[in-house]
Amino acid sequence: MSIQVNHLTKRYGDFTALDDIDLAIDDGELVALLGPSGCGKTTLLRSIAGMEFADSGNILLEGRDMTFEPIRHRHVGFVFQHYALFNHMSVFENVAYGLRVRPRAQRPPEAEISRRVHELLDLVQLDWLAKRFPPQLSGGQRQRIALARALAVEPRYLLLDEPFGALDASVRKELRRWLRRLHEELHVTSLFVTHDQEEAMEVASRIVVMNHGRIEQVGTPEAVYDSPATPFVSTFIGSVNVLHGSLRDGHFDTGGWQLPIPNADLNSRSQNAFVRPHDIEIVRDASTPWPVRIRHVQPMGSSYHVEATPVTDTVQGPRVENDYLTVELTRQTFKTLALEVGEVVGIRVHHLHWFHQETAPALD
Ligand SMILES: Nc1ncnc2c1ncn2[C@@H]1O[C@H](COP(=O)(O)OP(=O)(O)OP(=O)(O)O)[C@@H](O)[C@H]1O
Repeated sequence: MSIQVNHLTKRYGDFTALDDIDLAIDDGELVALLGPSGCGKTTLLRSIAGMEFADSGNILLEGRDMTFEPIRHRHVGFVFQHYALFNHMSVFENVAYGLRVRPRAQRPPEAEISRRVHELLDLVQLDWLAKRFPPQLSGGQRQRIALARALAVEPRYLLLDEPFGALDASVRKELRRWLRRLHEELHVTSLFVTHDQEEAMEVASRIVVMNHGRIEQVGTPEAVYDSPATPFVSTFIGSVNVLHGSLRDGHFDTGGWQLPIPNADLNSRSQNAFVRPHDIEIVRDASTPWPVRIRHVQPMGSSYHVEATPVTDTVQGPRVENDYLTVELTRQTFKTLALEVGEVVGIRVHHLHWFHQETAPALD
């Protein structure tokens, strides 16, 4: 069941929460809405659900214009960050709720309700908790019940607003994998809001990156990471080093350092280049064109993060944001290099990307 959003704009007074949003989601996709706090993710989700109404633009569900249809006509299941289970009802009754409140003519018989609730509780692997009450469950269990409850009415669209936001890190990780597997089984078109890029990368088949009420990029996790469309996406998804300088004769020139850029035949005005920490190699050769001094080493478990300050005899020196580069090394490489804080080594930059200043929005 597809979702199509066309030119959707939503204002609160003179504040624009959604600014001309265009988005198409295919039948059976699992898509993440990702962005910083206040960028409009929840407003977009609630607009699709029919809990908010936009000022202009329209929303098509399965090709039908539903822009002004109430929530009950949209066949959506909704899961909120804060469980929203009924504490005075058992788990069984919570899941059965959506079926019981249907008009009499559409309400399944009791035996059918019971069968369906147990099937859903099996699906979320919590049938053994059917008789308990929500306060007797862990946060992770409550969210799985909330999901079973949303699925009970067989929604065509599943909308999840930070479903794991209130849970601790290890439970979140487990539930992410679980949500992905569940989706592989059910294929309900699903849209979930998160401000956690790792969560979006791990769960979603496509990510919608939002900022200031606008969509900055829509793409697979790989595409938004490897080919960010804007400076904002570069810095928001994964970590990145920002270098200030300009493109000149196939090089990126940043105050004394000329970093080669393959296939760059453009000369351009002053701008930024972005380098991922794992796209920098450290070599034990301080005579490379780009010497750096190791200033801090942070063990991260499977990798090491090394902070290195450019060493230069030019007046200005390389213009690196924060005055240091972060380099990510595998544990093995770090051990082989045996780096010491304070020593001078060389770097090689294997990949960088940049944006034409004329078209790229400013960095926040
Ligand atoms: N009812 C409202 N009245 C006025 N402003 C609102 C209202 N609802 C949302 N906003 C504003 O619209 C902007 C977008 O809100 P929204 O909840 O969609 O952001 P979000 O990206 O989901 O943020 P978060 O991750 O913090 O939940 C925010 O600046 C918010 O303050």
